[in-house]
Amino acid sequence: MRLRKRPGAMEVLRERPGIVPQKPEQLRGQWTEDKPLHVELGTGKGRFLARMAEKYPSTSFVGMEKMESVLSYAVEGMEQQDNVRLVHGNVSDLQDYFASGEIDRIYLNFTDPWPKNRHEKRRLTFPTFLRLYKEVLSPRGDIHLKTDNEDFFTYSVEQFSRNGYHLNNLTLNLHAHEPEDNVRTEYEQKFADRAQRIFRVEAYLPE
Ligand SMILES: C[S@@+](CC[C@H](N)C(=O)[O-])C[C@H]1O[C@@H](n2cnc3c(N)ncnc32)[C@H](O)[C@@H]1O
Repeated sequence: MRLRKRPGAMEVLRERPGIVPQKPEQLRGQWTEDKPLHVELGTGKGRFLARMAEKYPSTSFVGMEKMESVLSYAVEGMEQQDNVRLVHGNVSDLQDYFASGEIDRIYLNFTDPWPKNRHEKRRLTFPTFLRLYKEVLSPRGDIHLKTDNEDFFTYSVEQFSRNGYHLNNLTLNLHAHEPEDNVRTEYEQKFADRAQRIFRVEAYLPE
């Protein structure tokens, strides 16, 4: 997401500690007492997370985003709800914020495809990330991935398979028969408006 640095973004984050905890590392292992924990990595402006939190009040949602300017827009578009929070952080530091087995579901929605081979390590389905996810996912946890980028999709499916994940509900055109419970992200809506295909898959670790 290309976005100019937004003056005052950090202040926007600081003004809403109920949504953006000031010391998220201190919540490691304690994000929720009894609700399932679902985390969106690279949450962007937070449309998906806000709608999911509203739709599923019995699930606790956390969105992680590395760019404070982007996150400040997410904060502004979010109502104070006790089941949604945002973390200003990098996915590579995931274990600083989440304990082993703490996350029940990871959402990877339209994460940057990094098409150049020399940038492969930055893709959020590169093996080092898939190993990180194994650490923080609960035994029945899974990853739901959506993208508009066919090459990134093929790459991700391959990496999931090579790294011990099993696949479920793979579709090459999500919007052809869009499930009623599909919640569109900001990017997904943009691509849908241009009639672009959306790819989706679920990945989980066998018990
Ligand atoms: C293309 S946008 C998609 C946003 C949103 N998920 C959607 O579907 O509308 C990807 C977002 O992921 C964030 N991102 C990319 N790599 C990240 C990382 N390593 N850690 C945290 N956020 C990251 C970017 O800053 C950007 O806001």
